[in-house]
Amino acid sequence: MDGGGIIMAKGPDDMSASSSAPDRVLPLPARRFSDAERQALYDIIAERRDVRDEFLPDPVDPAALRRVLEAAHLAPSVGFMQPWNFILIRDAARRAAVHQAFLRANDEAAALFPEDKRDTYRSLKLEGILKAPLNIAVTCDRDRCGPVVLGRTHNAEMDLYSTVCAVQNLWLAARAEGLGVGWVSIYREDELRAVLGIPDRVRIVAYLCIGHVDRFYTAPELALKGWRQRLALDDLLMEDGWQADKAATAG
Ligand SMILES: Cc1cc2c(cc1C)N(C[C@H](O)[C@H](O)[C@H](O)COP(=O)(O)O)c1[nH]c(=O)[nH]c(=O)c1N2
Repeated sequence: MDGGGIIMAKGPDDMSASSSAPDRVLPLPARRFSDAERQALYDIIAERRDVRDEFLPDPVDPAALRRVLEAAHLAPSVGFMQPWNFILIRDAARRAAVHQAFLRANDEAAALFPEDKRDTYRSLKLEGILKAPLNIAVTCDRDRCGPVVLGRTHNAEMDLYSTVCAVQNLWLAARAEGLGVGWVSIYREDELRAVLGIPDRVRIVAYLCIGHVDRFYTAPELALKGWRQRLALDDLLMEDGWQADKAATAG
């Protein structure tokens, strides 16, 4: 990538690009997106789904995977820390070990739901670890920039939130490529860390199953299967401060 639209000017009359340290850095005029381009973005956001069971066995197209990972890597991050790594897991034995960790945690999770919800919980497919041809662990290296990071001093979790931004970019780009992504969070992190050889300072932010699909649900599977419905946006909007009455109705 080049300077990303940055004009590096040596002085008020010199607008030529320069590789030396700039005196001033100016943004370029904002690019306008057409109605169709804008709509495509909103469609991708609306039609992104968490995919668990629709994965086709075909290997993920390497060029599409690269574009998706590039999109993830363009995410914002606190202090431009870019704390993420993307661990691509194709090996069947490694995925089988992750799946075992899922099964153990899923039993623990199921036991915590009240009896009337437990059967429904058990009926839900909550991962595609073995069915998807590729799994990706997205990690956050908390030490990447040393102990003091611009923007993280008073809010220590900002590097984790930054990594989530990368996950969302990945998820949306994958949808644009016709790739399904499912996020699995039912595991004990230490078990996964051991399976993947991840050091203690590095957090596993997301474990993703990814693969080509030829169908997507039109709404969240959890909604279609009666687990929980989407809240009304208007019930979540607050003006100028916390509104306790609104919080009470959101459920
Ligand atoms: C942080 C996090 C963690 C998980 C999820 C999501 C996120 C953001 N989701 C997917 C989740 O159920 C899904 O996003 C919602 O139900 C909404 O559906 P769509 O993503 O819109 O299809 C998810 N799904 C699942 O089947 N097993 C899981 O362990 C998880 N874990």
